[in-house]
Amino acid sequence: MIQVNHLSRHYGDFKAVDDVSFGIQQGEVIGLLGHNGAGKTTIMKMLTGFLEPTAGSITVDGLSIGKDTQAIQQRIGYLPENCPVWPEMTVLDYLRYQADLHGIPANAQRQAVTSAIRRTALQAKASAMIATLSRGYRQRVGVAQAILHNPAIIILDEPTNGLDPTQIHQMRELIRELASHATVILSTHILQEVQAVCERVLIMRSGKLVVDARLDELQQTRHLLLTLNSAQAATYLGKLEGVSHVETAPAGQGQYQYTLQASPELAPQVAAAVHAAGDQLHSLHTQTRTLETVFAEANNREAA
Ligand SMILES: Nc1ncnc2c1ncn2[C@@H]1O[C@H](COP(=O)(O)OP(=O)(O)OP(=O)(O)O)[C@@H](O)[C@H]1O
Repeated sequence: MIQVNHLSRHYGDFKAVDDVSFGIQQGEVIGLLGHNGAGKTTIMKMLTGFLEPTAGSITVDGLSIGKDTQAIQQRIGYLPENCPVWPEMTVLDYLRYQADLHGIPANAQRQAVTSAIRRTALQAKASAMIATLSRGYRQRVGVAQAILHNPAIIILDEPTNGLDPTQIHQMRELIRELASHATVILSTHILQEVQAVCERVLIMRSGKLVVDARLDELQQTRHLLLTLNSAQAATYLGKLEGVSHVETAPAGQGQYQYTLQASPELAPQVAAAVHAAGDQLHSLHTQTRTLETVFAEANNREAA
């Protein structure tokens, strides 16, 4: 449905997004996760056609951003970061105005606004000035604006930013409801957010996509973690039967940590291989990955 190929965005010499590629299937709920400044908003602005890529391509249902931006924007609902809604308007007036901007025909606007208000549970606030609403309600107005034209893709930039715990809970419920009808991409720097509502996570770090994984697969993936005195052990560890992936990171004091994607039953063979290579094994244990460990590893690896 969405295909992003070698996407980059530079500001002068600075690479805010650096050669990022991924595909998204219809109906998926994707969490774009990363620390502040990782490049999430920049990606979302490019996906929605509000920012031109420096390089690379984005296609949605075979249409290309750049050539077919308007047609793509009709398929996308977008809640920008910081939810820019107009405080001096009532919720109803604002949504009617947005319906106009979305190009919804006059005879369909009433139904579109009513439906968006119902789905975001804004009925009690429909006549209220936006300036008088709590942050949670304002965010919902932003979401209502994004779904007015019944888009197949909904892109939400930090939808729970600044909300209190009750409002966060309500927003997550709303996102789940949206996800039952549409493909949803949301950005966040909060791990729990992704765990609560997403099926798949894309982790960004310094403009690069460093992890692209389904959450259920992440939980099932087993790893062997070992610490050695050699930086070169990946060459022989990667050749062991049953080891599908090896990552190396400095562990301090002349030691290196290796993360092997392998079954825990392989531990004796791994230990034997280290011994045969003449390296010193300082620790060896199994680890089940969680989003938390994957996020920490992704950030540590890049920092290293
Ligand atoms: N117009 C701009 N000019 C120069 N640098 C920019 C511009 N917009 C963004 N950047 C930089 O690009 C990097 C990525 O920014 P972006 O807003 O995409 O990150 P983010 O992951 O969404 O962060 P946050 O969670 O803080 O919103 C940051 O270092 C930011 O300072």
